[in-house]
Order: sequence, then structure tokens, then C-alpha cells
Amino acid sequence: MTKASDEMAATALYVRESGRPGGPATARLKILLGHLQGPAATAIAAYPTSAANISSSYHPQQFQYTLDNNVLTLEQRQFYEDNGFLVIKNLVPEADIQRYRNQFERICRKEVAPIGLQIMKDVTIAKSEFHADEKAVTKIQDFQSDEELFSYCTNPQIIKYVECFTGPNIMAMHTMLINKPPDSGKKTSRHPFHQDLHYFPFRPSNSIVCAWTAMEHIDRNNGCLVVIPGTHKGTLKPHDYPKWEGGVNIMFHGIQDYDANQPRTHLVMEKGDTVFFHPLLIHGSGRNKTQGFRKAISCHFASSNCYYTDVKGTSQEIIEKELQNLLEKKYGISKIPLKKRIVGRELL
Ligand SMILES: CCCCCCCCCC(=O)SCCNC(=O)CCNC(=O)[C@H](O)C(C)(C)COP(=O)(O)OP(=O)(O)OC[C@H]1O[C@@H](n2cnc3c(N)ncnc32)[C@H](O)[C@@H]1OP(=O)(O)O
Ligand SMILES: Nc1ncnc2c1ncn2[C@@H]1O[C@H](COP(=O)(O)OP(=O)(O)OP(=O)(O)O)[C@@H](O)[C@H]1O
Ligand SMILES: O=C(O)CCC(=O)C(=O)O
Ligand SMILES: [Fe+2]
Ligand SMILES: [Mg+2]
Repeated sequence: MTKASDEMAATALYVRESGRPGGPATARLKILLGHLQGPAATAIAAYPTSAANISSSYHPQQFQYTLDNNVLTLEQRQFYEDNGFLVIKNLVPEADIQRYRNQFERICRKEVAPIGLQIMKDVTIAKSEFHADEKAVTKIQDFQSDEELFSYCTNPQIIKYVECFTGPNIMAMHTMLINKPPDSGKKTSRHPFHQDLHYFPFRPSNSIVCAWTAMEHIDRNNGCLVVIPGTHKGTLKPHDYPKWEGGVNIMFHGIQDYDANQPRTHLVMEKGDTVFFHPLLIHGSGRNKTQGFRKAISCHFASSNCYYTDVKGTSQEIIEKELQNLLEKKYGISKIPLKKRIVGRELL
């Protein structure tokens, strides 16, 4: 694959937003390729593979979900192995979080418009005539082209931990800043229980990890993350929209047949605390019962050794179809497979 076609694939998402491909920001974005294709493969070859990493582990049998690089204590490794998540307290400095907050506000005020950025509104607001500024934005996605927000993904403190799960050659695959609004009374501020892998057309799942950082104190009052420990050991479950009376946000698919009796853990976190979790871990977030907009920033990282998969004929086909229909309706663009829409950015 040539450099030009590589970039064309990588900018597929951006073409429809900005009306023009390329440009300095997109030139630095690369699609995550299978390890046999394209220029990304050159970069990959310079690094040890994650397989090599696993085999150099002191605990090859014992540990399946973490790598041996002397960052995690034995207890921390064991905790992630058993539970599928790990909270690191006070990881991201307050000054950095203030920068993300300021940039988010600039984006909401439309002072900056990063290429490829998706702005999501709460369903209650999206379906009404009310279009205020940041109060209408429930989350932004795909901020990989925004240097200010992307500095979250390159934060050395974050990367140090990410490497424990992905190995050293890392791609930032999906980014979000979530601005959970006060619940309107319809419970639409909830995020149903789901597995993030449902949205991702690449594997293996053990080489993917989400970092999610609280931008303020978050507890059950303003809708904390809720996890079902140990569920990362299961398989990807079928997802669809939950049948909630008050409505559900677009693309907020949930697991249909989850066991409501499984014990949940509510993650109470302070500003800067960061949870790393496996893409099969079942999680969601509760209602925001406060008047504030609850903020968190997150990135899904993957090893560059991951490869894209075709979701056709799998339980993930539903999200691909939904995105294709949306694009067709909104922009008249014909069918783009999911694997062409999730664009990673290499951490250089
Ligand atoms: C990743 C871990 C899991 C996290 C969950 C997030 C899922 C992540 C999945 C992906 O990211 S897949 C990878 C690629 N990502 C994307 O393609 C981003 C998809 N997002 C979008 O395309 C736009 O952000 C979206 C269409 C959702 C909103 O864009 P706009 O604000 O320009 O849309 P617009 O206002 O024109 O609304 C389009 C339709 O959606 C409706 N809509 C918008 N926001 C809504 C909402 N929140 N709830 C329900 N409906 C909503 C809106 O009413 C309208 O419906 P109608 O055509 O029937 O009028
Ligand atoms: N029927 C359901 N289907 C899928 N997920 C659900 C369902 N009911 C609740 N959840 C999810 O359970 C998680 C936590 O629920 P929790 O009970 O803590 O929050 P809440 O119902 O919003 O608030 P609270 O119970 O504290 O008043 C959230 O991720 C929520 O979206
Ligand atoms: O509510 C949150 O902050 C988490 C949402 C979430 O899990 C997701 O978008 O995948
Ligand atoms: Fe999620
Ligand atoms: Mg509840």
C-alpha cells in the first residue's frame, strides 16, 4: 500500500466533515494496519512484538492480561488479571486537566474546530429545538487531531501504564471527552452496560486498553463509572439499544441479556484519578443527579500489532450498519466498512 492511499484511507472520516482530504493535521494520522501492510509496518518492525513481550514475562502462565515491565506491582497485576480494571489514584496533574477543560470549552464555543471531531448531544437536546453551547454537548469524540486534547494520550504518566497492557508500540484508536449533563428526569444521562469492544473492528482484545480519567470528583451522585468485575474473562456479547422509556442516546448500545444480579462496583474517583480497563469489561455509567456537567476524558489504546477485522456476519455488524445508514442519510456517502472508520494515531 502506498503512502498516499494509506492517508486516503485514514482521512475517510474527515473528508465528509471538512469537505477536503489531507492537510497538515491529517497527514500525521495513520490508519492502524495489519502487520503485513503499508508504512505503519515499517515502524512496527523496529519494536519487539507483544508476543515477544509476553514470552519474556516471568509469569507466562499466571498472567494473561498484563505484561511484565516492572511498572505494576504484583498486587496491581493480579487485580487487573482478576477484575479487568485498575484504578491509579492522582495520575494526571490538575494543570493538565484544566487545559483539557479550557480546550473543550473553546470547542463548544466553536473557536476551534478540530478535523474529524464528532460532537454528540444528549438525545433530549438533540431532538428539541434547543441548541445552546456547552450545555448541549454530551461528549466529543475523535479529538486525535487536536494537539491540546491529544496531549492527554501522550501524557507520560498515562503511557507508562498503557504499556503494561499493550506493550511498547502504541496507537491511540479512539478518544472521548464526556460531559455528562444533569439528567432531564428521563434517565437519558445513563450509559447502559456495554463492552467497548462492540465498537472496535480490531483485535486481539488483550492488546487494547481504555484509560479514563476523572476531571473532577465523580461518585454515584453525578454518574460514576460502574463496572462488573471479572467480566473481561467472558466473550463479546450481542448489543442493541436498551428499551428505556425516556429514550436512549444515539449509539448507546447495551448488553441485552446481562445478569442484573452480578455484583457491580461503583468507581468513586477524584480529579486526576485514572482507571485502565479491558475492552471486554462490562461497564456503564449512572444518572447525573446533580446540576453540574460531569467530565471525564478517555482514550482507547491498542498495540500497533493489532490487526483489523471484518465485522460482517458478527454481532458487531449492527453498529457498522447503523453508522453506514447515518452517513448515507446525512451525507449521501455509500457503505464504508467500520474498519475504515476507526482511525488510529501513532504515538511517536
Ligand atoms: C468507543 C467505546 C464506546 C463508546 C460509545 C460510543 C460509540 C463509539 C462508536 C464510534 O465511535 S464508531 C467509530 C466512528 N465514529 C463515528 O462515526 C462517530 C459517529 N457520530 C456521528 O456520526 C455524529 O456525531 C452524530 C451523527 C451522532 C451526530 O452528528 P450531528 O450532530 O452532526 O448530527 P445531526 O444533528 O444532524 O443528527 C443526525 C441525526 O441523529 C440524531 N441524533 C443526534 N444526536 C442524537 C442523540 N444523542 N440521541 C439520539 N439521536 C441523536 C438527530 O436527531 C438526527 O436524527 P434525525 O435525522 O432523525 O433528525
Ligand atoms: N435496565 C438496564 N439495562 C442496562 N443497563 C442498566 C439498566 N439499568 C441500569 N443500568 C446501568 O447500570 C449502571 C449503574 O446503575 P446505577 O443503579 O448505579 O445508576 P442509576 O440507576 O443511574 O442511579 P441510582 O441507582 O444511583 O439512583 C449504569 O451503567 C446504568 O446505565
Ligand atoms: O459515562 C462515561 O463517562 C463512560 C461512557 C462509556 O463507557 C463509553 O462512552 O464507552
Ligand atoms: Fe464504554
Ligand atoms: Mg439504579
